[in-house]
Amino acid sequence: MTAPKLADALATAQVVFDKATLEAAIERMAGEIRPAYDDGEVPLYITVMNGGLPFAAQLAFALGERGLDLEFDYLHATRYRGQTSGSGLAWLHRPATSMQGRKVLLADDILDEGHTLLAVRHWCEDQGAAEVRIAVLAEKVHDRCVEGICADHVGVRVPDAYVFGYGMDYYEQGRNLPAIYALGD
Ligand SMILES: O=P(O)(O)OC[C@H]1O[C@H](OP(=O)(O)OP(=O)(O)O)[C@H](O)[C@@H]1O
Ligand SMILES: Nc1nc2[nH]cnc2c(=O)[nH]1
Repeated sequence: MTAPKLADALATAQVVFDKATLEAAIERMAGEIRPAYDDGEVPLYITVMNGGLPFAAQLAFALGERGLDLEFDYLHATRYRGQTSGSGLAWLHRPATSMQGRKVLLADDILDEGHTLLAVRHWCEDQGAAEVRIAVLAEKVHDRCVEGICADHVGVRVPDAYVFGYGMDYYEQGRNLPAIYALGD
């Protein structure tokens, strides 16, 4: 099946957050996160691929500017698989670095219904992480979020629509758009 065209989606989509607003939100988040690691321990910084990549990179630089070193690794768990609604979670890659006794900082693009980050957090805890902190660029505002998950650090709150850009895909397109868009009707 051919994917719907990004250009068609952009023709009716709304910009919900522009680049400058998102960059400012990430700087603010770094300022909030930095004090959590004042003890000198280097956190294990886990990017949740694919969508988390641009946000995680920018947040990492903002934390580096504030004097925080990070050890990088990544995981890929996907529930949407290039579609606009989620199904069962598939693990495509698990981090190679041991989490035993480590402070883990997860960076992802969006917390929507929460299934992905709930499963990821449980997995990190099962691996022996001493602490798991979650940073997301966007949190979607609705009442369908699963119990027992919330982000410790949130950049922006997005409306209850399918959003794309800034890491988030529209049928695997548009991840490198430097703004967050909401799909039109
Ligand atoms: O809160 P949830 O409803 O579980 O959705 C959030 C997850 O969905 C997206 O990943 P996706 O499955 O699209 O994988 P991708 O990052 O590879 O696009 C996003 O990156 C989050 O990880
Ligand atoms: N691209 C994208 N991925 C998601 N994963 C969960 N919700 C969303 C969303 O609104 N957009």
